[in-house]
Amino acid sequence: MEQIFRLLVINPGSTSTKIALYDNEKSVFEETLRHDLDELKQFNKVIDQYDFRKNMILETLHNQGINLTKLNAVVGRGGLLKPIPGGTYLVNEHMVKDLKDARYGEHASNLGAMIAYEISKQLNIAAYIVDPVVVDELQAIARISGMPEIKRRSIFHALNQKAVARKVATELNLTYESANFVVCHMGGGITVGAHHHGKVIDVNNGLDGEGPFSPERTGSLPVGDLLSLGFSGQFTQEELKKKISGQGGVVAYLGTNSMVDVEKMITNANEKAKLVWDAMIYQIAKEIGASSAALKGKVDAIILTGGIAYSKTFIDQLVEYIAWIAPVKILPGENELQALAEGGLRVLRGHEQVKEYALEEVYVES
Ligand SMILES: Nc1ncnc2c1ncn2[C@@H]1O[C@H](COP(=O)(O)OP(=O)(O)O)[C@@H](O)[C@H]1O
Ligand SMILES: CCCC(=O)OP(=O)(O)O
Repeated sequence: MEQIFRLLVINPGSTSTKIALYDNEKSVFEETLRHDLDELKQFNKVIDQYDFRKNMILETLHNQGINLTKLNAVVGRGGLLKPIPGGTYLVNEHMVKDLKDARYGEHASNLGAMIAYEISKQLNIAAYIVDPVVVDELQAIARISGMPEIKRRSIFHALNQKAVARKVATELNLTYESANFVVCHMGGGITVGAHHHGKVIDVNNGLDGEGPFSPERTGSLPVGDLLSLGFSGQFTQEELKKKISGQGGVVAYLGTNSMVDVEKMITNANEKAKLVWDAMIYQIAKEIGASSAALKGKVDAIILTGGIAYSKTFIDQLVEYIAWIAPVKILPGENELQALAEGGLRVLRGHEQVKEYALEEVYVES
């Protein structure tokens, strides 16, 4: 008889915490806990949200009568770690330390591994992360920023981008490893990846001011003006960072990070909302064009995914700009919970070797 592995899956995003319970590949319970701006405003740093999000998860599971002692593993979404290859990683003290210290930056996904680790320790089982946001497969030329002191970094929705790309490859009778895709994930952050033969050879850094603006991030900015603002004395570095990631983009213009709300504002003839909506679509289209060029125009499909892809109006407008490049596939939402569960299962079944995370060595230049 087939062994049933029961997994708790935890996916903290910038605007939500998604949780699920899996019996092997089957989701037996799923819940999206949405966090609006006011709710998160009380927390200065992402790490400060730890207890708030963990308690919400435990309370939800408790209310559902879910018995945690039956779990075989907990799988969390991986956050900002050192750049690493894709795969399933065991959560260990080194990883938790890097996340706790926010050594590589702050993002809600940092909490995935940490919460998974705490729950798993109490149950004496393993915690894993799968394809964290720092999966790095950039080609050498994509790392060059134009300023030797600054290297471009790969920070994106790796988990969902790879999951949807594999799905579309199968649908097109291709393999992920032989196909070329432009994948555009539109969530709290927006990332557009150039997938070449199974590797994401270029992608905008979804956290640090690259690419299109998003519900809560500025994306690329005119750098001279940003410098002037930085030295104007109006903002501390911390405040400016928040204006770029967390309080930038749509929320800065319209006071909401919800594109559902923005769509309602437009229905109510709000002209500013319409301008911001149109501008966001325009910037995304330009980024898709750039990724298509990175693939030398050889694009098997453009894949639009993430929460915003649920909006037909948004998608119809975006497709008008990009339909000439390649066939467009719409996969609204994300497959992240399923992808996390599958990554955990591959390891539990011994189909994949679990990877160990080690602290980055510190090189001292002589
Ligand atoms: N039906 C919809 N129409 C338009 N926007 C939507 C819809 N559903 C979700 N969104 C928007 O998608 C964004 C969140 O996407 P999601 O992928 O869930 O985010 P994250 O994982 O980054 O927290 C929010 O701006 C939300 O308002
Ligand atoms: C850090 C890149 C991934 C990302 O932006 O996730 P969210 O959209 O969930 O914030």
